[in-house]
Amino acid sequence: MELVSSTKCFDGLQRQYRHDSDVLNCPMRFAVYLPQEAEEEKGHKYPVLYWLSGLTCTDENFSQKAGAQRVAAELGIALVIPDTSPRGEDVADDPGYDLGQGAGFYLNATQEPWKQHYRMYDYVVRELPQLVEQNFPVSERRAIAGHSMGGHGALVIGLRNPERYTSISAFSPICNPIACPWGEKAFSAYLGADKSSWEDYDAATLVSRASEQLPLLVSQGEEDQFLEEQLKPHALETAAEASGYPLKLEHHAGYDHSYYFIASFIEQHLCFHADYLLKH
Ligand SMILES: N[C@@H](CCC(=O)N[C@@H](CSC=O)C(=O)NCC(=O)O)C(=O)O
Repeated sequence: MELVSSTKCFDGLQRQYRHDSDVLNCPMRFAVYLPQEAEEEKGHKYPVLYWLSGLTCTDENFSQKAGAQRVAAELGIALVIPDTSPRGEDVADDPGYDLGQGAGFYLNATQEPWKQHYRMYDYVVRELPQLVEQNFPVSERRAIAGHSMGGHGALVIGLRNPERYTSISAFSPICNPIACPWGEKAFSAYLGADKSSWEDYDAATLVSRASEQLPLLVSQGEEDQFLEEQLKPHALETAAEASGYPLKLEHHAGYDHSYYFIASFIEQHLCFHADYLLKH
């Protein structure tokens, strides 16, 4: 693992690292924010919020725009922010912003030419936490959150792995990717034509199947330009109501799909996760 950058922020450290991912079969960059006490109190271990970003993002969008570090420092929570796909000249890509590099959809691809590298589900669930927990002063208490494509990733990964996370939250998530243009394009390419395999990555489907119910918060802006065509929060709400899953879905008047919305409510999301992450 190689340190790429290190910047003091609210008395803690915002850092970027590069490492060779065995799962993704390419070098990857990720960001970590560690509160100040990591330097001062030897032996202290922080719980971690994993943040999954959306289409076209790297680790830098959330790190630079969300304003999460102040609250993370106050609460004593570390942040880990992976990239949104494998990358590199040898990694398959597509000219569209919604497929290929920058658009990994947090799944394990089964189709050519994607399956050699596009395994973001395994990377986020297993490889990255193992690396982080071996190399940083963090505990195995994890929460997961994300935005848009990353909100889809957070919902899917949290719902499928309730034993690994304390809580799940999402801003403007793609709730029903098997029934929206972004999801249909990506899942056809990465998973193939057999739509039965798509359901394992569909939050609305997974909510109805969940055997264990983690605390789940979703925030959605009412002026989001992708709301009806791509995000479909009502599909998640309907599935949660039908199966008795305790979803807290909040609609916010006037907010769009941007990081201005995330910056406005990230404190609420961090405090929501802190309630569970810091419980022992
Ligand atoms: N056509 C747009 C789409 C890109 C976009 O809006 N990306 C969002 C996430 S959308 C769902 O996953 C984003 O987070 N962008 C980064 C940012 O810093 O705002 C385009 O290519 O511009």
